[in-house]
Amino acid sequence: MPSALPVESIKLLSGQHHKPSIIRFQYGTAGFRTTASILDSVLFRVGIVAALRSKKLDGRTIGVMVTASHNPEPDNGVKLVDPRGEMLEASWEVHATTIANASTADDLVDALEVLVQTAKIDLHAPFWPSLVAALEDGFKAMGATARNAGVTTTPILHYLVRSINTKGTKYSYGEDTEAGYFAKLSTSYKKLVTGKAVQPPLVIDCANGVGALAAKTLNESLGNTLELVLENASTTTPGALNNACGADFVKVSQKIPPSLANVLQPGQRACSLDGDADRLIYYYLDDRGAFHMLDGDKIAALVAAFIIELVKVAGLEEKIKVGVVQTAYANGASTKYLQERLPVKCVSTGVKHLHHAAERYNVGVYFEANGHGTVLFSQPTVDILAEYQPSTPAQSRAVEHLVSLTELINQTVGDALSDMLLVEVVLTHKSYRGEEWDSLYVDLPNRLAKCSVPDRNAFKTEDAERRLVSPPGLQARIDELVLRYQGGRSFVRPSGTEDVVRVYAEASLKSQADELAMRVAGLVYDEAGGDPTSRPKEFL
Ligand SMILES: CC(=O)N[C@H]1[C@@H](OP(=O)(O)O)O[C@H](CO)[C@@H](O)[C@@H]1O
Ligand SMILES: [Mg+2]
Repeated sequence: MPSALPVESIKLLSGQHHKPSIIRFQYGTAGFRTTASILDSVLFRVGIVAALRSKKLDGRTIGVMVTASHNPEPDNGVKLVDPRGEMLEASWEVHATTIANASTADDLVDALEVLVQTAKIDLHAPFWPSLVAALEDGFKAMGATARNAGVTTTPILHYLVRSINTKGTKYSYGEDTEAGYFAKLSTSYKKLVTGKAVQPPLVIDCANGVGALAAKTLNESLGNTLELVLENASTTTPGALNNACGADFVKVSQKIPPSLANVLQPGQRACSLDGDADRLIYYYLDDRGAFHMLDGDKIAALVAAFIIELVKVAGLEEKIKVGVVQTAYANGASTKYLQERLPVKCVSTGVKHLHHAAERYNVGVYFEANGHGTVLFSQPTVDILAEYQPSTPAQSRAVEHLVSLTELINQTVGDALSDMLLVEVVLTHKSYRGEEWDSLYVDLPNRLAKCSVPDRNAFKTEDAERRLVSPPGLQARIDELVLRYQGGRSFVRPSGTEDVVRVYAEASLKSQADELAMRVAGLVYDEAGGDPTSRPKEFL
């Protein structure tokens, strides 16, 4: 196919966005992610890739999100959103990586030509307006138009992309505006809690991120059906984003953000969003002030049990099967609890893996332990619900609730605010406080650690990342260590987003989980050739 790439404008604008010579970029789980100051050339090129992706897909809208997510403010990233609001297709991650690493304007054009040829892109395909903010030059080079979604949350961007692409079809996802998003969430929430006692106010730690703006609008849309108390809601204070607050801080440090210490009453439930509001962690302090975390695993357990119950009451248990997808980081106690009730699948880390596995169920519940997840209802399931003729008032109510859940839940991607309303619905229906929810099962004590090694790519895994196949012999030594600890489990995998190897350990006692994690981390460090002079002191 003859290329119709606008070579001249690409070369000209590429000259204004030079690639730093020694850096190698990689499109991974979180898109391109690194220090903001070296991302300029990547954003330009992502603009071009997004334009080509849109061309490839007959001009459908592609989303581009620029966000620090759960990371410190200078640590930025850019990711692409496919037309149904999903993550970028895997084969294109490879193209994006090659294109980001082309060293000169000529190499860039060559890499783009390769993509155009291999992906058989018809460069004369029309464009729909696309949602890109900081990527204007990339678009300009391709002659594409853009719609700027403004400062918004990652899940709202995913919602908008899907809504634009389904507009006017029978699969219309919703009105393609932020107002449409809030109306969809609040209307379905109100339907689901009608006639139930209103929950006491919920404290939200907004991580000083964009979720604060969305939570404020949501609070207004919810009226008196739920009161949200916004904390860490400053989006303009330099350095405040995810700093000693937010979902990642709570999950990793296993304590409340210090800023909530004088806010949270004993027994009161609270939750933390991450910087772009796609992760959610709940927690509460008990009467003695002890911290209790309700993470992604607890959310999955709560939600899956509720949906199964509704399906049963509706009389649809033969037709609608519910399954759960987790990763190796799911707490062993949650896996046990869930496996006793429904099918559970373990997949590799990264939401795209969970999302795809969840699509195989009629209703697929997926959550990473860190609080990113959602629930997917397959199209045949939605059709069954729409056509079902209930024979009792109880059945009819249960079906209505299930239909409202399909509206409440953002099915494009994990959405902290949508998930939060989902949790609130279940707590309202069950009359649960944090304490009753927490008691579904008792978490095994655990510890997550990082280990810097000279080459994390030397670490290769199998069995959904639960076992190492390389470096050779290391897994056997980890197994030996694990055997010495009661209830012990540990695994090691290279991070997809940071230049580290992650170590996870669980055991019956917290001190044992810590010790096991530190022993495995020490073993990994030494085996991988870590510098003995900078060996972290806590490693055993
Ligand atoms: C242990 C952990 O939380 N890992 C996170 C982290 O991935 P790593 O590949 O572990 O760096 O970032 C991913 C993107 O946000 C998220 O999907 C994943 O769960
Ligand atoms: Mg995030």
